[in-house]
Amino acid sequence: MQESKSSITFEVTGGTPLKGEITPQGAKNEALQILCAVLLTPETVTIHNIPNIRDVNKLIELLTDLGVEVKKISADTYSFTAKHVNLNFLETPDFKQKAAALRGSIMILGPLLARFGKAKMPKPGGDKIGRRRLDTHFLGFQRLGARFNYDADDNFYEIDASQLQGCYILLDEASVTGTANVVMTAVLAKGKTTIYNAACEPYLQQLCLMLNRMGAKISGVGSNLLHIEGVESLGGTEHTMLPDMIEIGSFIGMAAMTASEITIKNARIDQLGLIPTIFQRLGIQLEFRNDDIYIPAQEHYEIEKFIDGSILTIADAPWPGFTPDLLSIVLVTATQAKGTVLIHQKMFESRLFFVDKLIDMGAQIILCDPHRATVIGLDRTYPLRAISMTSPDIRAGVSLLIAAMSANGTSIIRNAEQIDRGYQEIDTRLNALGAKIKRI
Ligand SMILES: CC(=O)N[C@H]1[C@@H](OP(=O)(O)OP(=O)(O)OC[C@H]2O[C@@H](n3ccc(=O)[nH]c3=O)[C@H](O)[C@@H]2O)O[C@H](CO)[C@@H](O)[C@@H]1O
Ligand SMILES: C=C(OP(=O)(O)O)C(=O)O
Repeated sequence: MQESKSSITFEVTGGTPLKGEITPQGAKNEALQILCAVLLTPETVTIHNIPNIRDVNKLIELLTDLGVEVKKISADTYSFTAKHVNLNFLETPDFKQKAAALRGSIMILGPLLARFGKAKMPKPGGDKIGRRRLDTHFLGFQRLGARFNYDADDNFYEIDASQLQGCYILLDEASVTGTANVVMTAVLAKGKTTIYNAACEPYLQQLCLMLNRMGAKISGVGSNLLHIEGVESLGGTEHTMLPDMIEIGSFIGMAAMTASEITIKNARIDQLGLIPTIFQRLGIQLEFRNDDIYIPAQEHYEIEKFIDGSILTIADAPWPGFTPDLLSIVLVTATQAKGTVLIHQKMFESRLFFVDKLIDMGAQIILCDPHRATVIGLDRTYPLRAISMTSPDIRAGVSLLIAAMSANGTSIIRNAEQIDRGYQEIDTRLNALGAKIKRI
């Protein structure tokens, strides 16, 4: 398992291009949903391509504490049998501390409610990137017949239901983890549930496909309108995680910024949505070779304009729009492009503040307001300067790592455990391509 030291620092010596092949890890956000779904059945679920990252390891530990029998079959394959689930663990201080340590733990609620009629959770953790409300989750549970109680003093959410009844639910917003929670509850509710305004990221498509293999009856997978016919019980299955699309996007941006020649292996290009297109709009050349993405070493890349000649805007939106988790990476990549781009982070209000570090490094960025930043690319007229900085969140962390790898000199990135939350052994894997990252 990835080391869990409380304060990890990366010392990054920049200026050397990378060369070679890299295989993306299994998808973090898919893994968090899929792992919670094992609680829906007493039978064994075997999962392949599980990323060895902090958030996933923490969730596996939480499942073990809940009484799930966890067997490690190989480096990235585990089996999970939730035959004897110990709900008393939910009452312990240990649960409160562990469940609050990551965002993904919120998705144990739906399966526990569906199978055992009750569940509770402290306010979950995850990135501090602005308000992260949970209304969609609880409004959905309530529509299905659950009672909801929030203890504001203790920051504890509780739900219970004697009977879950399928119904029509128009979700408050297309929340990723919210949709996963409501789907995992509705599969075992009585009768039919229709969920409109459902999120439909590949993470959710994978979850629904796995639930169907377990015996659930979900149709409309991949759209924002899901029809679910409740079943009595679910059985075991096998599942393989998709490659992590956010890691793939991060590698594309990294290759461009460091003028590196990289091949990203087995990228499941068919599942990447707009991700390749957005990087191409920054002027980055991509070649699709079967299922690999080849990125040639590019000294210059030029940001496109809109057809009417106006400045390109890149904004996030629920799937199939562009994922908010790659906007920080697009932003840092644009700092060495030729041209100008407006980055508009619509979903989160505190995710762009890390640009002050890029500005310290010499990047030309105007933070217009908490949601928008204009980047005026340097076109490599001069490299970024190495500095000492602290990573505020997982994606800003990787963006700072990319900036440091392109900079002249040696940078320090403190709080690099943020990066370890979502990127498997990133130092070892990038050093194998020629990067100079020391974990200290
Ligand atoms: C563990 C996990 O899977 N985390 C992902 C999940 O978080 P998570 O499921 O927590 O995020 P949500 O989809 O609930 O919402 C994220 C933010 O976007 C806002 N919002 C959401 C939907 C919408 O239509 N309009 C809107 O403005 C919400 O109010 C919230 O502030 O989805 C986010 C949005 O893709 C990603 O950044 C996170 O990496
Ligand atoms: C915001 C993210 O993660 P989380 O929801 O787990 O905090 C992310 O993966 O970019």
